[in-house]
Amino acid sequence: MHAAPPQTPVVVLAGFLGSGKTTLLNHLLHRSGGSRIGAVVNDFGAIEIDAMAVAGALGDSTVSLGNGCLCCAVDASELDVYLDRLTRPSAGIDVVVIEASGLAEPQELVRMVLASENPGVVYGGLVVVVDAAEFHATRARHPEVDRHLAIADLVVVNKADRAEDAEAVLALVRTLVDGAAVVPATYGRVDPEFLFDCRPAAERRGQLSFDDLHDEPDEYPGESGQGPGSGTGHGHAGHLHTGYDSLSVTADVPLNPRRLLEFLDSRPDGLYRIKGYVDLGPHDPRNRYAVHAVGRFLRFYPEPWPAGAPRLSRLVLIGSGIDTADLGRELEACKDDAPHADEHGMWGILRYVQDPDEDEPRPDPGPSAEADPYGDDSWT
Ligand SMILES: Nc1nc2c(ncn2[C@@H]2O[C@H](COP(=O)(O)OP(=O)(O)OP(=O)(O)O)[C@@H](O)[C@H]2O)c(=O)[nH]1
Repeated sequence: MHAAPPQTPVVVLAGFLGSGKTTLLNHLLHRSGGSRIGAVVNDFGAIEIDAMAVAGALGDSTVSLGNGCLCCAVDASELDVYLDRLTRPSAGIDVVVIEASGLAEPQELVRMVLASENPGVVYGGLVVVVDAAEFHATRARHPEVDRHLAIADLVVVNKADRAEDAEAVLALVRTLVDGAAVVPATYGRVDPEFLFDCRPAAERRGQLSFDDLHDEPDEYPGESGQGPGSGTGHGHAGHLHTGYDSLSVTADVPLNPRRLLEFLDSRPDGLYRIKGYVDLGPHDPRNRYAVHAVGRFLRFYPEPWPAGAPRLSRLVLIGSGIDTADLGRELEACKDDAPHADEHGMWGILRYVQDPDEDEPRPDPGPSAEADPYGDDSWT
């Protein structure tokens, strides 16, 4: 079994013209702590300004696509060139954000990222920004907004300050998404942790670090506070609270792969990210399995246990409106100290393991289409 290559999440940021994508991207650039963000923006109409604004914050990490609407003007191989450049280890970039033109069809971009042949690229989710103040009018003019919301992994309901009925818009958006986390925001201020691992510069590109989540220095004076996430017992000073909850779990008893997959397959709406690694005990004593879930996208990456590492499972779950106590209980029920592996117990898990020599995950022996939630041709 090959060790997982270091992978850089690639997030697609979409939303209608003026909804606040660039504002959100700039916010992320300034709030990402020691993490470096590589941005792909495209020049279309006012976008040159965007490119300059983003470039100013990024230095040389920005790649500007100068030929208009990203989804129709850029083919996958061209996007791959940019992704290769931004994800090579020497670039030192922790997350790539592709800001789609306000006119782009986001599912095409998502498909391009999922189809990337670069083993250093991992899909980081589709984030759709909506303008809460204009939501009803935008929907009336562009009914396709419903389609975009239906495939989003995270929806940022922006301009909450301008909307008269922000709560009603939030409630409506929640009826239009399919399992996505929905968070309100003003000036795109969402917690960057929602989108990627924020890590101190010295630890960039290292192993997933759970402690990073909770040990960040308070870099946001005046914006700290105890939000719903504090219900897990961790201090969250420094995070921007937009109603997210998180749960960290450590288990010294192996997890049963079937039960774990049942848990993951039925994960609740709003559970946006899961990261960490699990010990599957006798089902694969040599490897631990890194887990990466964003929205409905799920992958496992087997990697040999580091010499001397304690056999532990460690998971962090992040979402909006999730019941952390309930999730903790469900994960607890996945523990299994049976000494022997059950036959075919790993089948479900292996569906979500990407063979390093193949572009796509292994063929799905079961009925679930979860491995590629965007494979649904009804969007084309
Ligand atoms: N009042 C208010 N204005 C906002 C908010 N977020 C963004 N804006 C403003 O809305 C305008 C559009 O924001 P952008 O971030 O450029 O929007 P965009 O989605 O990148 O726009 P395009 O690139 O044209 O698609 C700017 O003038 C922002 O300052 C917000 O939460 N509240």
